[in-house]
Amino acid sequence: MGYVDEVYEKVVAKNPAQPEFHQAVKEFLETIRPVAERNEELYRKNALLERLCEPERQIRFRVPWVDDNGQVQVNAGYRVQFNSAIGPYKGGLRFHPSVNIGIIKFLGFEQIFKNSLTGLPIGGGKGGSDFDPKGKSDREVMAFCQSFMTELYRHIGADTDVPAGDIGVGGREIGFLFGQYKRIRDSYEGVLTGKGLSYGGSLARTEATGYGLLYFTQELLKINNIDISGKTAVVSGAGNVAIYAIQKAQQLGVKVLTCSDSTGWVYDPDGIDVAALQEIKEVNRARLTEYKKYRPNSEYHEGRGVWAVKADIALPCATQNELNLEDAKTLVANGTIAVCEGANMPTTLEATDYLKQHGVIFGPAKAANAGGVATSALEMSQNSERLSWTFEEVDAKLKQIMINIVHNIDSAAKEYGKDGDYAAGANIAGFKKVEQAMLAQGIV
Ligand SMILES: NC(=O)C1=CN([C@@H]2O[C@H](COP(=O)(O)OP(=O)(O)OC[C@H]3O[C@@H](n4cnc5c(N)ncnc54)[C@H](O)[C@@H]3O)[C@@H](O)[C@H]2O)C=CC1
Ligand SMILES: O=C(O)CCC(=O)C(=O)O
Repeated sequence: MGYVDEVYEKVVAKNPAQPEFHQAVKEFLETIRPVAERNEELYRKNALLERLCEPERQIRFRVPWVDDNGQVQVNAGYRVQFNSAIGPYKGGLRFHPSVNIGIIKFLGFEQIFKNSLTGLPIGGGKGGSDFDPKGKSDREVMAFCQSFMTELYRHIGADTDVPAGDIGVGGREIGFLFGQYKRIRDSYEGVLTGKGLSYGGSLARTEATGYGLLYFTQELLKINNIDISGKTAVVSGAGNVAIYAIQKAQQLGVKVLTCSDSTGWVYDPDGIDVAALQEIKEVNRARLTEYKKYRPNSEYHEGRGVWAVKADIALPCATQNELNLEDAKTLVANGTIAVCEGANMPTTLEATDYLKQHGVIFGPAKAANAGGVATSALEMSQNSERLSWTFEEVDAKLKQIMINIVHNIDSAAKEYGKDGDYAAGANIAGFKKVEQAMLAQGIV
């Protein structure tokens, strides 16, 4: 058994019942195997991979709050500070009933390499709660956020750990969290990103993950001699990432046929109407069943099904493991040329292997959705220098970062004899910088 396999076995044994974390570690270790083999003696002596797979700190805390009926509710809060070798911990907060420590660890682990790929000085972390903002009043969401921050504040700071949004955490939640941090700490600092524009947020952060995904996809297709313009796409999700991915896709001449939420999905033969989607999801916080009112020609279906719609490009933008082997077979049978991940780990390991084996260009989440966190780092820079850049300035920097990522992961894959394997390229390129920083900083 090689070093990589030994490390994976230890991770599984030490972290039982955390399948998503195991999956993320396995995917990473498998693809960096050639690097680990080349440096085995050094890595073994320094327990480099073992240290990398063990979070620097894991925090779990109680979040009590009072609902609108006067009933006390209790949720679990988490922050996993995974790796600070190249910068302060950075990564979102997820509020969703499915959240548990294994999910936060998978997200925090992937964040290390994603953040490294941006080329900016940010380490990896992630947090969240099993709280479900859906169906809660604004007052209930505020009560929860204030209680969450009343514990979290002692662990974070502008130079220590800078959380942001993720599933279930958008502008409203970030506002409540920021207000409570400022009140407790009596400090006005860039402790969170994704803030509103009136209190230190960056222009283009809202759009950044979706726009970045499309800049990435455009460049990835370009290096494969394919023009994105004129293509069709299927998108899953109807949240922050999906909405702005669809908007940018349309600006680039791509017709997007679908979107979905946790109960159903929409097929719009004329292309998804972004303004309608924004009103339904961002303004009214309603279900996609509403979409037909805006677009009578569209279809709404219960359950899942976007991957069965024939299109050139597939962009999973909802959640982990939403694209499985059966879906991958359908995509291949439909002649899909590229799958680029807007969500984190949306494609199962089996589906990823199948897509790669069948020649589908695969853009892994760590690289493809790094535009969100990259723009968060740009928000941190603006907060530090107490300036705000224009939308055009931020958007241009975002675009350049995504283009650089494509070329870096392509070169890293080639260097290790894995030409065209962008998942390997992303893991290797992201890992190399973190590895160097960890070795330079001694045994910590
Ligand atoms: N917001 C950001 O800047 C970034 C988000 N991501 C990832 O993108 C994905 C989507 O996040 P956001 O758009 O920010 O969240 P969001 O809360 O704005 O939207 C999530 C969307 O996914 C759908 N969804 C959630 N769970 C689902 C399930 N079990 N089945 C089907 N649909 C489901 C929701 O209905 C919603 O439409 C997540 O994987 C997140 O980790 C990745 C990078 C940055
Ligand atoms: O903007 C950030 O700090 C976090 C974004 C995020 O959670 C992610 O990249 O998955």
